Amino acid sequence: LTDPLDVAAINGLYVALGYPPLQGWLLVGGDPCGDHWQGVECVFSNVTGLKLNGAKLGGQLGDSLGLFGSVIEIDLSNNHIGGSIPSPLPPTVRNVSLSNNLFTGSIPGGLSSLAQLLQLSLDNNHLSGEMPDAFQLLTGLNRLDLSGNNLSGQLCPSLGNLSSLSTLNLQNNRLVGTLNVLQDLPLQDLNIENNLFSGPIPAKLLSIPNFRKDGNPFNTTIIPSPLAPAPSFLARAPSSYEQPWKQANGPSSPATLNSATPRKFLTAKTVTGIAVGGILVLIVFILCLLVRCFKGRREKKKANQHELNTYKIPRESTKHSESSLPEGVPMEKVPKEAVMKPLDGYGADSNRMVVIPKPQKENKIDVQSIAESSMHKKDHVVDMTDMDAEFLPPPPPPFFLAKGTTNPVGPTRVTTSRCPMKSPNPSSVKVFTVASLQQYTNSFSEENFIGAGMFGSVYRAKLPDQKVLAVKKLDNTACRQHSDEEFMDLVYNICTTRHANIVELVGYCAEHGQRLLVYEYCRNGTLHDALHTDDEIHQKLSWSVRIRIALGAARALEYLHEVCQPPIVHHNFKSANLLLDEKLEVHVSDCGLAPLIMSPSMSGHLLTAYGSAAPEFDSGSYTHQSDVYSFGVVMLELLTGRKSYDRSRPRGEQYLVRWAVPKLHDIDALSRMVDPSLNGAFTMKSLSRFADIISSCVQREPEFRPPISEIVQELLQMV
Ligand SMILES: Nc1ncnc2c1ncn2[C@@H]1O[C@H](COP(=O)(O)OP(=O)(O)OP(=O)(O)O)[C@@H](O)[C@H]1O
Repeated sequence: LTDPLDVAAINGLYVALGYPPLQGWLLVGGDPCGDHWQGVECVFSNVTGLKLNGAKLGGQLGDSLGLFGSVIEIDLSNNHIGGSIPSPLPPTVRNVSLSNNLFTGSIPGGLSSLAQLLQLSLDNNHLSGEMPDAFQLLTGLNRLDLSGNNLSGQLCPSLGNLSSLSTLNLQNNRLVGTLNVLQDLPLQDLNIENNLFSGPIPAKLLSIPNFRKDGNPFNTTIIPSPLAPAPSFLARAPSSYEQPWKQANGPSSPATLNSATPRKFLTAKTVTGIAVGGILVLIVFILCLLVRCFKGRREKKKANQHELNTYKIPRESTKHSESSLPEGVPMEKVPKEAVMKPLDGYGADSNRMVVIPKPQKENKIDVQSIAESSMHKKDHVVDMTDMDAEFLPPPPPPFFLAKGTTNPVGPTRVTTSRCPMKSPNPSSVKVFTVASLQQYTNSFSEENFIGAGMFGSVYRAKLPDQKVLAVKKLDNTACRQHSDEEFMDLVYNICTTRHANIVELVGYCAEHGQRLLVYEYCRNGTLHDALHTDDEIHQKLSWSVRIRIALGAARALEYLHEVCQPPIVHHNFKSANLLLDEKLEVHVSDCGLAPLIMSPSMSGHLLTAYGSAAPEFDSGSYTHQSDVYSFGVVMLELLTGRKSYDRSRPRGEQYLVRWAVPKLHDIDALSRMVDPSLNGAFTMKSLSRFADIISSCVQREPEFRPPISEIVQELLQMV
């Protein structure tokens, strides 16, 4: 039988992971070694390895890992595990790989006790903060990978103790300072690309066989020291993305770091060189201005001839009108009348209601106060990077202001008297037992596992009448934070938000400490997957389908923001929360789950919304205008086919908003960044209007963003 301490440790881990479908694994007891639990390696009765690479795990690691007495290898890479990296890890561990997950927080100082550690890979997570000075005893460590995080600060002194280190990957972080501490290490591979390191580079490092150092502001205004003349490659021009960092870092920016260097090293020759260079740059700049003015005038004239007054924003270039699409490119026919199928209004379809026992709850539910309490909960502070900190999108396009005459209550809008919040008989939900859901999901089997998110795992459930539903099994972390009563409040809150474009809550289960939410099932998965991973559905996303999806999503937000009383803020609006049914109609998921998101242990997970979150997220403020920003990001994904944040792209292109927004006002650049899979099948006018909506949504100042009902009106006019 497996060592009881190891069993306790593995049970604890299973709970923290949200008990995903792993063969053999149990929440309590069991014999991991004897029964060959999936991914568990043993020597006799001791667990020595946990190897679950790419096993679709979500949840967190919890705090039981330190209980393992003999674990040598932990490989949990390529999953969706979030939360912080636990400390302590098993003291016996030699190889740890947690790469490509969603870990947040800082690198734990408890690493210092892992004296047997040989390899540590924490790359491609959302780790932040400074490195702990905890490497003193790790003299056996030969590979350390911390790349692709948001680590900041200087290299800690104890890195110098890693006397066996041959591979060090630190690329794609925000580390500053010099590399001096690395110079005596036996490194064979060193990658420090895309950080904020400043020079000079110690000469010894230049002899490392594989040394990659691009994308650091080594040059800036460093003045070569007479003792250590700067190598010639340091004279390269700073790349475009280095400039904002320098400003953002203020006094600690590399330029300032070196400002203490005595001026006497500026020789007369250097001064003359700088002066001549400066004059040349000035001449080139003036020439560019003249050319631009001339070009601008010509294009304005041309634009008038082409009656481009339909474009609501003056573009830098308008030479690509609709007629300028390449010949032979099929144009999608956009009928004058709306292509949307009429929606069934905002209220729930009363025929769709199931016979539903009211959840056992003694108090009468005051829906209004529930919603109010969830809305007024103090906003959390999220540890985000300074995404967009230095980014200022162009000024708002004028059309929302110019539309003063637009009736905010459009033709498809229903009166607030149909708002379900005010319905005398709030919607009901079905109560499921654990046993029935177990039966419908085939014991939450792997073949019914759909995916995992920050609250737990989602499974396909087939009811006896063949109806398919989606069951969201809330994991322990999500449950622990809330009492039974709060959970019931949440259920009521969700079930009273009913709209054709919001995923419907069919029922729930709260039994034996387990909590599950049962939703209608959306056959075509998420918009995120449709755009970025599922080629078959991607091909079906024609331009008009994309406009329809944007409209559906906007209508859902309009309902939450402007129809429900009090208004509801989604808090986690992103393409992964837009589900598509068999007709590719959009259904927004996770509506009403904001109280779960706002619990302290979950706030870090919001980083999964990386690239979709409004800048004010950084300061802990989140309003309906932040939802509008995220909506703009979804529209950008629809337009470009790119992810909101894509680590695999070159650094300047990783944040979609940063990369795309400056291009939205230039018709040439705009038509170049359209999703190539559309094969040009859209009209330039439609594309331009789509771009206008996006730029109004992703403005840095929340108060400049339009109310979502105006966006609905704009999109309605486009379909
Ligand atoms: N009603 C549903 N119908 C079909 N698939 C669903 C449904 N709800 C969720 N899914 C699938 O389950 C996966 C996990 O969903 P979940 O809402 O738990 O997480 P997420 O939205 O991906 O992430 P996060 O929790 O960070 O918002 C989704 O990616 C989606 O593919």
